[in-house]
Amino acid sequence: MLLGVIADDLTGATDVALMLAREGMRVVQTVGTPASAAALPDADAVVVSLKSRTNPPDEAVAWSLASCEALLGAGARQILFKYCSTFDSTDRGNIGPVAEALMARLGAAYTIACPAFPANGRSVYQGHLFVGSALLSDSPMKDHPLTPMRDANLVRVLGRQTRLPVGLVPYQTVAKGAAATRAAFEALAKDGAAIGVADAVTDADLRTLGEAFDGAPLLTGGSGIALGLPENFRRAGLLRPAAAAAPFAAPRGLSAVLAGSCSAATRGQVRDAEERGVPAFAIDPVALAEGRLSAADVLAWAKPRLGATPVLVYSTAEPEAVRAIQERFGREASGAMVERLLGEVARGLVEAGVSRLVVAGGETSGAVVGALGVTMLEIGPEIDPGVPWTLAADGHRIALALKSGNFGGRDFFTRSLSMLD
Ligand SMILES: Nc1ncnc2c1ncn2[C@@H]1O[C@H](COP(=O)(O)OP(=O)(O)OP(=O)(O)O)[C@@H](O)[C@H]1O
Ligand SMILES: O=C(O)[C@@H](O)C(=O)CO
Repeated sequence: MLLGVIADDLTGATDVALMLAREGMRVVQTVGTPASAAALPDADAVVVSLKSRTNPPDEAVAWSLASCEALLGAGARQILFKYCSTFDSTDRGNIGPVAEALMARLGAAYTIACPAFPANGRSVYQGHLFVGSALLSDSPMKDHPLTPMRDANLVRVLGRQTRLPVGLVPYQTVAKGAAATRAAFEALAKDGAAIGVADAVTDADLRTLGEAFDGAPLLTGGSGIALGLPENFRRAGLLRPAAAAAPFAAPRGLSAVLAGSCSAATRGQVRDAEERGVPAFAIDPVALAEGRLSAADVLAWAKPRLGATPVLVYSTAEPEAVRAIQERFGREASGAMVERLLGEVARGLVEAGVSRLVVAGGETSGAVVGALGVTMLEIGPEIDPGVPWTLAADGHRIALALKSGNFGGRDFFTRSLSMLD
């Protein structure tokens, strides 16, 4: 293995796995903290997907360190900590604490923090994160149910999460190329700043950053920061030419869509599927909390409708509705309650013959994949930037499209499924 990746959520893991596969690496994604190095498959890159983004920082650190140990044990020469392109985190973490712990374990004098992902509209300029043309703090991320992002200045945001000094490697330096960029990180480290937030606006900038970190023990960032890494290994003669990809063979069977993301893109995708006549069930979190709604009720609605078209089950709601639920039942408790339900519904649907499943939302995907007991994924064709089809690679007969909340075109649900026909 050349590269070991630790991702803080499942759809983020799939996103970075797709990035590496597109750049010519043989990639396998595993689910959960690996028991040991022996539990990891043979590949150029292994992406370990955790569900650690919103957990208590101690837990996120422990899982990330255990994953790092397994990846190093399996031969990884470099570690990438992958988090969200919108830097989803709270003042407690978990980006800062995990980066800090991995730096200590790997003896890294400095590392990079860069969530830029231009193909999905995320860019970093003068340390400020933009979503499209809006600052992060003016984007729909300000209303995220679990990690509302209300400050776009990443030096400041990260500074609140770590005891390590945080500096900036600005665009003007990155534009000068990999050598100047590496020198800027070294200079920052000499001045005491251990983590450098790096500007990147285009894929070319990300490739420069990747080259600047050739041979470095640790990088942190969104999937974009992985763009230039395969080339480092290729240049060193370490990357075998990729074999022609086998055709993606999704198992025949019924299809369904489960949406637990309340992000702006998912809200549009739910509306689009409804407008196209996809039978849809809206979960009422109040009924769920009061015991008037269970997975059995949802399955009783869904099973007779499974057939030529998919069914859609969603808890997706507008920000005001989400806020009202959270005020009543608590932010974490409402999230956990909805995730548990969608996990149970997924299990019931698969038992009823669903073998093609689209899931919207990182936490939701973690809950669904956990409930299904899927432990390993093979990366298939790209549906939209950052979202591939995947196949369970552990004996389960299921194809999964695990979509980050804010990714994908408006017709994502129906288009992704029709790609398989
Ligand atoms: N109607 C609702 N009211 C309150 N919470 C909800 C509701 N619907 C979903 N949730 C919770 O909101 C959270 C959404 O997080 P999730 O990671 O699945 O989506 P996302 O953040 O949009 O996607 P990503 O992490 O990929 O960007 C989950 O914990 C989910 O259970
Ligand atoms: O980086 C992103 O935006 C996604 O891969 C993600 O992590 C969303 O949960």
